[in-house]
Parts: sequence; C-alpha cells; structure tokens
Amino acid sequence: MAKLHYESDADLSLIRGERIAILGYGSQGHAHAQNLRDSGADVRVGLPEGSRSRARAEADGFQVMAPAEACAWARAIMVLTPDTGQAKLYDEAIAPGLAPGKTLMFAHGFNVRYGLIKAPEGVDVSMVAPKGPGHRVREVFAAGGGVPALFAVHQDASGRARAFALAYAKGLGATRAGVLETTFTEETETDLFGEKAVLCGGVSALVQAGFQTLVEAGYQPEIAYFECFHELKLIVDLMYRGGLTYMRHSISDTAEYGDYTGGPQVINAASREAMKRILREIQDGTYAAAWIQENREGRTWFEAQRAEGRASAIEQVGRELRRAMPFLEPVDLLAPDPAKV
Ligand SMILES: NC(=O)C1=CN([C@@H]2O[C@H](COP(=O)(O)OP(=O)(O)OC[C@H]3O[C@@H](n4cnc5c(N)ncnc54)[C@H](OP(=O)(O)O)[C@@H]3O)[C@@H](O)[C@H]2O)C=CC1
Ligand SMILES: CC[C@](O)(C(C)=O)C(=O)O
Ligand SMILES: [Mg+2]
Ligand SMILES: [Mg+2]
Repeated sequence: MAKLHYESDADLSLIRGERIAILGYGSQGHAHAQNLRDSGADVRVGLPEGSRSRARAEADGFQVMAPAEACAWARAIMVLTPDTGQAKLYDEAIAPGLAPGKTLMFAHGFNVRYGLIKAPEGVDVSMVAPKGPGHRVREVFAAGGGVPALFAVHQDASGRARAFALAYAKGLGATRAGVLETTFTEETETDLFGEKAVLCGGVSALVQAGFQTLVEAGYQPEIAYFECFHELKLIVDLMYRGGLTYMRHSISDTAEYGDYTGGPQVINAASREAMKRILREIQDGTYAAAWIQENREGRTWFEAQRAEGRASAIEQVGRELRRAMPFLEPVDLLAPDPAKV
C-alpha cells in the first residue's frame, strides 16, 4: 500500500509567518488563501487590475496586489489561475519575481507536465493538488476536516522542497484526510482522466442520458430529475462513508440486482475502450494540445457547450425543484444576478 502522510508527518512551523502569494482567487484560490491564513501563513493575493475576483478577496480581508508585485514580495508562489493562461502569466509576472531560494507551486501539473513552464535552476518547484473542488476544500476545512491531496516535487534546489510542500498541505487541511506523494506526470494524467471520463464528463453524461431516456419515454421530468440526478448524491454519500458495500447494504436487494445487471450493460466493452482512448490521448499530449488550441481560438466551442448545458431541460427542472429545498443551500448560477460564489 502507498505511504500516506497525516498530521504528524508535516511541520506547520515551515509555513507559519511565511510570505505566500496566492495567484488567483477562484475555486482553489479562495480556499488556499483562507485555509493557509487560518494556519498561520502571511498570505497575499495576486490578481490583475480589473479582475472580477478582487472585490471578493478584499472583502475576505486579503491584501490584493498585482501578480508581479505579489510574486516579488513572496517567498512561495502558488499558481491558482486557469491552466491555459498560466504560461503567459509565468512569462509576464512570475518569472521576473523568481530568485534562488523561492518556491513555485501548482495545484495541478498541467503546465509542467506538458513543458509550457520551465522554472530556472535555484528555484524549488512543487505541487499540492487537492483531490476535490475548491469550494469543498474551504468548507470541509472550516468544519474541522480536510480534503485529501497529492504532493510532488519537480525541482528541489533548497533541499527542503518536500518538507515545505507537506507543510503547505497541512496548512490546507489535507493531512487531516491523507496526502500521497506523486510526480507531476502521474498527477496530471490521472487528474485529467478522472475529470474527463468519470467525475465530470462521465457522471454528467450518465445523469443526462438517464434523465433524457425517461423524459423521452413520456415520464414526468420532475420524477426523472429526482430519480437520475437528486438521488445520486444520496447514493454517493453512502459510498463516500462506507464504500460500495455500505451503499449496497442500504439499497434494496432489487436495486442491488439492478446494479449488477444494469452496470455492465451501460459501462460495457465500448465504454471501457473509450476510457482507454481518453487515457492514451492524455498521455500522448493530444488532449492538452486540443484544449490549448481551443483557448487560442477564443473558446467558441467551449462557450457553446456551456450555454447549451445551462439551457438544458435537466438544469431548468432541477433549478425549480432545488428552490423548494432551502436546506440544500441551493446555489443558482442561472439567476439574472447570481450571488457571488
Ligand atoms: N477548481 C478546482 O477545484 C481545482 C482546480 N485545480 C487547479 O487549480 C488551478 C486554478 O483553477 P480554479 O481554481 O478552478 O480556477 P478558477 O477559474 O476558479 O479561478 C481562477 C482565478 O484566477 C484569476 N485569474 C485569471 N487570470 C489571472 C491572471 N493572469 N493573474 C492572476 N489571476 C488571474 C481569476 O480572476 P477573475 O475573477 O478575474 O477571472 C480567478 O480568481 C488550476 O491549475 C486547476 O487545474 C486543482 C484541483 C481542483
Ligand atoms: C474533478 C475536477 C478537478 O480535477 C477537481 C475539482 O479535482 C478540477 O480540475 O476542477
Ligand atoms: Mg482533480
Ligand atoms: Mg483537474
């Protein structure tokens, strides 16, 4: 079994009072900034003039600086901006602020794995990659828990890159859950695979196909939503706490029979072959190149998918049903003026 690192394996004193610049204040940025500040680090946030995130970071009590200024000030720099813009940000704002003894950090290995960012010798390069969405990284930490993370050292000029990455992971709350050592390559390839084939692409396509199958067959959309979407969390919560065994313990034996017979019909040889193809295209760089190209061309296709998803029947039905369940603390990004999240 792989070695997992917990609280006693990391030394929080390495980040206490340490000058850490968090570049970006989005999903991961707000969580890293707030968790590390709560853990004793001296955190400042780097955002461009005119960034939509500035008001929020300032409202949360952070000193916000231009990215280049933040990089010059910090001893450790964590890059939490969108992956496809990081190389430009590195050239323009990060590289000028790097000097021997500084640490450059990432939460995802994309730019290092695909050779888009190459830090100079003398600089430590490491990664702490939470295995969960940023909003949950903050919420779980604030509730006293943590989200697991991977860490990796790409360049260790100081001889203390590994200890610092582990301390950072502890400041983030990840050692409360378990932290695993990896490489930039392993993190990048498994993360891209997981989000594309299973967690985001796979699950979204599965629930939409189930919903559409029922609605097209004449069933009420609200029933299709509860059955194929809402209940998914209730089922996954059981898996999260006690594995497939606990989920199968809680469901009826009729449902369990459906699990064993239906699963292989939906996830069949063709689906497994598609997963292998997805993994090959991640490994050989085809997928990353396509995503970079999509951004260079203005993200037209990507934005069209986003708009189509927002307008879809499952999103419209779900939005209405969630409104009647305030205990879910529904987040309505389809509202004309959505609350900042
Ligand atoms: N989302 C997640 O949960 C996870 C993300 N990661 C990784 O974390 C990194 C950040 O992703 P994520 O949190 O999703 O990003 P988001 O899109 O949620 O947030 C990006 C933030 O960066 C800001 N920003 C954009 N351009 C610049 C720039 N040039 N300089 C400084 N700030 C900038 C944005 O500001 P503005 O508001 O102005 O756009 C925003 O605050 C990526 O490497 C991603 O792969 C890793 C694990 C999980
Ligand atoms: C699953 C998507 C993710 O990899 C994550 C939250 O871990 C991401 O890039 O957002
Ligand atoms: Mg991930
Ligand atoms: Mg990811």
